[in-house]
Amino acid sequence: MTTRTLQDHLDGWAGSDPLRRDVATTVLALANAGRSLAELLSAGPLAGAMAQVRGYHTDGDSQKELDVVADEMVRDALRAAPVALLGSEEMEEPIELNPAGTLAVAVDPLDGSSNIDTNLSVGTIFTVLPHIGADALLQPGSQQLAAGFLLYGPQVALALTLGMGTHLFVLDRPFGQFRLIEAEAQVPAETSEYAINSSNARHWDRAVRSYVEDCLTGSEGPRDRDFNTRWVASMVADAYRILVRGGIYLYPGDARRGYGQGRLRLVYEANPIAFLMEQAQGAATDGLQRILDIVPESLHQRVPLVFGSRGEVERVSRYNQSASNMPERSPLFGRRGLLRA
Ligand SMILES: O=P(O)(O)OC[C@H]1O[C@](O)(COP(=O)(O)O)[C@@H](O)[C@@H]1O
Ligand SMILES: [Mg+2]
Ligand SMILES: [Mg+2]
Repeated sequence: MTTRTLQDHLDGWAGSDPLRRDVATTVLALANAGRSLAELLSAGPLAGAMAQVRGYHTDGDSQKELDVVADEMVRDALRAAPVALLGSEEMEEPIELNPAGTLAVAVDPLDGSSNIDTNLSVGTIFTVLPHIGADALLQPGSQQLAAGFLLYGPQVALALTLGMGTHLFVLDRPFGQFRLIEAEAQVPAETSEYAINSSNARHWDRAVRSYVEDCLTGSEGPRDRDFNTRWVASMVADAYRILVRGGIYLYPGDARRGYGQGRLRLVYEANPIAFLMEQAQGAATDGLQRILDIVPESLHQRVPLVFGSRGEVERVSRYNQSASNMPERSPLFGRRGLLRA
């Protein structure tokens, strides 16, 4: 199959508009970094001990060798792009790159770090914002000019939005080019597949517990149909599956120390995913509020995240709004439900 290349797609979208041309150059630079990173990942342990812990972020998250290598690759690729400010999960503070640049970029250079040495999919997430000054990365997600992620799986894929739909590309390795495989990704409004790390069930609040309990009781519960669980522990892989066939992903806040706002970062994880989902007719909230409306207070701020099929995301919001929106629990599962606090 020979279809449109990413370069052609971006050129067609940008035309002679200067800001769009800058966005196109930047997205291409990120795609090139992803191509190199995919090459490195495909060598696995032959490329070195990539899962080795190198250090820790200030909030205690570990930083692995590949996190650092991916961060350097993205930074190097963006040096020639019109990017004035770059923020990264792997850098405490944003750095200035190109003083004449019109754009600000934030990245999660490697999403799914716990999967590095397991030969499962990992990825790179990015957001592109207008450079409006030193606080450019603290604009709400609704201001994003472009966002997306690269997924390093059996296929090297790119999910991209430029604010006019969500497009999926796959790397045509022999040609070194990303090619369009889906011009208008559509997340079905309804789904019977959910993704959450259930090992945290005892720490969840009532709304999340009720939502998952309703899925678990399946055709014998208030949902009247059976649900299926999927959890890759690489958000990009869960997000790609949801873009392809629907589903819901939840990483809520929970009662563990340091997890009150969940695990995901607003600026370079939740915002790009939310933009992609909305542009594919899906939805993304913090359990209640639209992610893209939240004004970030800091680059590494965490946010509870629920995204995917609109009907399910809205159901979670209804449960969070009021307990009266939750269906009656079946006595079969006891007063406190199947998942006990
Ligand atoms: O290990 P947990 O708590 O299930 O968390 C898994 C989640 O954390 C993440 O790995 C966070 O991203 P990083 O790997 O960039 O830190 C998500 O990709 C994934 O969905
Ligand atoms: Mg991540
Ligand atoms: Mg990361």
